[in-house]
Amino acid sequence: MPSLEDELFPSTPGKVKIERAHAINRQFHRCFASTSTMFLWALFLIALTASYLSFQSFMDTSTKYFTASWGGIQWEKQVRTSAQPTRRPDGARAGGRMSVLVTGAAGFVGSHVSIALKKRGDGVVGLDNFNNYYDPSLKKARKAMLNDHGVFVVEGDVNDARLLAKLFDIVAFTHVMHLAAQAGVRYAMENPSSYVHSNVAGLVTLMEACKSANPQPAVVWASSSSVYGLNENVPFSEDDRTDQPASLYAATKKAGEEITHTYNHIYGLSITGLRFFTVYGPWGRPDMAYFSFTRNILQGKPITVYRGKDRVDLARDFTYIDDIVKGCLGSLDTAGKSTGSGGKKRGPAPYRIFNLGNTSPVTVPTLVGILERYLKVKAKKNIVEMPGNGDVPFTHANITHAAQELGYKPTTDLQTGLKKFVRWYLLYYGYHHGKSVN
Ligand SMILES: O=C(O)[C@H]1O[C@H](OP(=O)(O)OP(=O)(O)OC[C@H]2O[C@@H](n3ccc(=O)[nH]c3=O)[C@H](O)[C@@H]2O)[C@H](O)[C@@H](O)[C@@H]1O
Repeated sequence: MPSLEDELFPSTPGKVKIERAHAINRQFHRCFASTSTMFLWALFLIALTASYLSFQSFMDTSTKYFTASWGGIQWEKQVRTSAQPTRRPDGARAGGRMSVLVTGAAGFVGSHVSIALKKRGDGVVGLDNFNNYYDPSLKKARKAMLNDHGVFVVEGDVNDARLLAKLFDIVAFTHVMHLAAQAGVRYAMENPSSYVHSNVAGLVTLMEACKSANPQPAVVWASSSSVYGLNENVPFSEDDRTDQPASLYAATKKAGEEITHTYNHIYGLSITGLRFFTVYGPWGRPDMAYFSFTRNILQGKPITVYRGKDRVDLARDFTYIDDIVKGCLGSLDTAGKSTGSGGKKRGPAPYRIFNLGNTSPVTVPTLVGILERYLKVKAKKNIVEMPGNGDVPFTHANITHAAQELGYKPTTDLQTGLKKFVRWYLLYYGYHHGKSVN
């Protein structure tokens, strides 16, 4: 029996080498066996994960395909029919017949412009993403109204290049009225990326689609009075500085003016930018002051009235929707053709910018006074100093250029316009809308 010593110090050193070699060999095999098992398991797991992921993506794609709100023979037929001008040739105006793609068609300005175009016989296809920046049910109600007027609204986003290409494939749009945007001056502090997404990225995607379309459409789009920012020349003229925006919203609209300029310069797109001045009226935007004041006054809730430095009242060149619609139609009628084809410029194309305002600013407290009179309710006012939220103290449009070139002539003062708005509001929501009834 080998002693402990023998075991530790064997007399034949070679023997131990062999034995050790065998042991190492066995261990190696065991180890190799377990590594290869592990390897096989790992392979199996990778394969399992990969097939799960591809199944997931297949499901995603098919779900997208089957639930996509656009596409299909019936859908294409609706687009074509809606785009068809209905005016008889003898009723055609100088500008000829139009097929207009209106983006933001379920929005405030978009719905009014679409209906006005359709009423006079132009073909209109609407596009809207129905986002929830404000109550989407109001947008759905506008869509129903558009439908009643024969305007089909495609549910989709201007960032969807495939959808845009499809639309231009189906219809040779003569014009694009681009009104889809992230609006609102103060909301830009809460959700800055939504402004970049819609007003910059979305605009570029749309411009790409327009420049590639054959024929290229003429583009009229909504810029904003906010581009004047800290400008102090009164009234604001298109020739004034616009490089001092006071909000990110204004900055994205100014960026839009520069972006559209490059598409005009490189690709020959006919571009008209419209600087809207605080547009209001029936079917308006619930986020705007005249609308939210009306709601709060009726509900007995307080309203916040901002005041400028040295207790100076803020003022806006409030512009009634019907006047804005006339300015939009005048812009489409006088747009002039894009000159490019196949993505190449063939000659210079028009690049225009117009103020569309009312030329008579009214202070915010005066606006509140008019609403109180029509609603027959006294407002509970919290007057606070204007916070540094992107607001500007006043706006005032010089509309000489628009008058000369578009025949633009606003005819509705704030009193008249608000009367129409309040009448609509009460019809739509009722006098007791949102009031708690005890
Ligand atoms: O002209 C424009 O380009 C812009 O007009 C409006 O922006 P804004 O003039 O700020 O319109 P409102 O939000 O309705 O505000 C009107 C006035 O009421 C004031 N206000 C607003 C909200 C509030 O709670 N209290 C208040 O005193 C604002 O400071 C402002 O002086 C629109 O919201 C923008 O989308 C548009 O681009």
